[in-house]
Amino acid sequence: MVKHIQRFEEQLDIYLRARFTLLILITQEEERALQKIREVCERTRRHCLTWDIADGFQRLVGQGPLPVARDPLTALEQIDHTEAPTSTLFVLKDFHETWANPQIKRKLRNLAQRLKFTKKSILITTVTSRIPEELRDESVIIDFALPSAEELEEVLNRLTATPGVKVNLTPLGREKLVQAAIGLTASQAQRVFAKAIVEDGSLDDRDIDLVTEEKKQIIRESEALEFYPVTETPEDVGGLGVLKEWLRLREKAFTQEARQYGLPAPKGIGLIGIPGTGKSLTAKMIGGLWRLPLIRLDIGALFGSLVGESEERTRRALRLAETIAPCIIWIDEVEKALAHGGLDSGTSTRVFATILTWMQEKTAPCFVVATANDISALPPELLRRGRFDEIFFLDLPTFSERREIFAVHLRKRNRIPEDYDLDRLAAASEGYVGAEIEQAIIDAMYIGFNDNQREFTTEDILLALSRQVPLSRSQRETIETLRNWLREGRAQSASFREVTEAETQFVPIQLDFKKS
Ligand SMILES: Nc1ncnc2c1ncn2[C@@H]1O[C@H](COP(=O)(O)OP(=O)(O)OP(=O)(O)O)[C@@H](O)[C@H]1O
Repeated sequence: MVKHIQRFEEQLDIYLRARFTLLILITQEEERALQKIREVCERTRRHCLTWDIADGFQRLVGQGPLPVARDPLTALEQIDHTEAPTSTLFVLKDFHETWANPQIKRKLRNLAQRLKFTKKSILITTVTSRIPEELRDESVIIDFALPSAEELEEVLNRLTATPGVKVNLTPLGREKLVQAAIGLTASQAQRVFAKAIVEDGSLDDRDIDLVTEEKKQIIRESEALEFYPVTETPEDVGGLGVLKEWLRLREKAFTQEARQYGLPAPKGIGLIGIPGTGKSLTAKMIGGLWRLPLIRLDIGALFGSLVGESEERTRRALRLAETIAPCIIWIDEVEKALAHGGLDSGTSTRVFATILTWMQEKTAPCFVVATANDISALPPELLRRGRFDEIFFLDLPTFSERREIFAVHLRKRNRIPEDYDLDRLAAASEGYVGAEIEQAIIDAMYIGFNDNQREFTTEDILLALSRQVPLSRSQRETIETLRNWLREGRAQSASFREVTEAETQFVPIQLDFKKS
């Protein structure tokens, strides 16, 4: 069982009082964790001994003789045999290095059982959540939360109290600087603050941007997260009128004014649809429209090969992304989480569950955009009302949408759309998605370019279209399944629909014109 905790100190005390004998603490911050453990033990009058492979047993809290053990098995035997009239916590550092050994694993399991009848407990600190399955049942796994704003403020206070450090921060600047550092470990925060001081000899309000930049750098280093430049605007997207209107209505949703008005921050949207209809483009456009940073979560990169590693990466990546809030978190191809090739379905299910839990529990104002192509792989839990504000379906573009998409891509290539016969192009491209329309324009440009670099024409685009087999033809069945799914009313159409006579050769659909 994995517990997210608010106050580590209270949780630790509760577990120890409830006689949990084997606790596993996942943390990158051993020093800070030990400091908290010491505080808890001192306050609750427990003894505490630490052990590591280099120094053997050391005393953290209390008095008395020290057992001697250099190797891990002897250390466990010593814990087993040491008399402990007072409650004693043994903290084993980096024990994950050794628990692959079957003898040690077995001994730990035996001890977890046996210590229940004593006043002794074991806490293992580890940087990874790769925990052997056999130990998962016997232990409580605790995720050591990153420092809170108050703890980061203490880091900042300690640093600014150092003689010789010039500080020129307004109270608001100080608060913002601490906020900007949320998501960093205590030592990362200390490094970033120190760097800000070293750069110009003092710490002032201008350093807030520097801290934010440093944090972005740390996020960039996380394999599964990627910052996207937000250059796309609604003008770069043809059609999808309903979706655009929905987004425009919420353009100011993340502002202070909206909070004061009493509006809740929007949670997110699901974008489901045919490949190439602009789901990714929409995610980028939201960033541009709302002027918020866009972070893409690559589900494929979350999967590690070892038990527990994937969930840990997922949790870490989402928590890190959240610290940039307000922001947009784009979970691309969310179905990949469940259908991760070659992996045991248990891992995929747990990764997916981690994402769902996070979506449910997140309190930071970050807007989730989840995109998916394959509805057959999506579990109903994801689509349950309440998870998203709305789920949009991106269908094959209508006549007027295709017209708009041609205009967008001609304009993008510095051509005047009115120079082309957009009606003919839209009529000829029925069943083509945005990506295919864009491709036809590129192909037409090649035709013109190779013919003495003459300007490409409507005829060239028509020729390029006729040479392409659109997905709606080559994968007719899959696409019809998707469209039927829409008919069942599970999602809202992203477009203002107009069902032309010609279009009815695809599955005719009864559409709901409801706008939010
Ligand atoms: N509605 C649209 N308006 C303008 N361009 C579009 C539109 N739809 C798609 N395109 C063009 O096609 C490209 C690919 O589309 P995009 O990646 O957004 O589709 P997608 O639905 O996310 O596809 P996939 O599911 O395959 O990732 C876009 O970068 C854009 O140039």
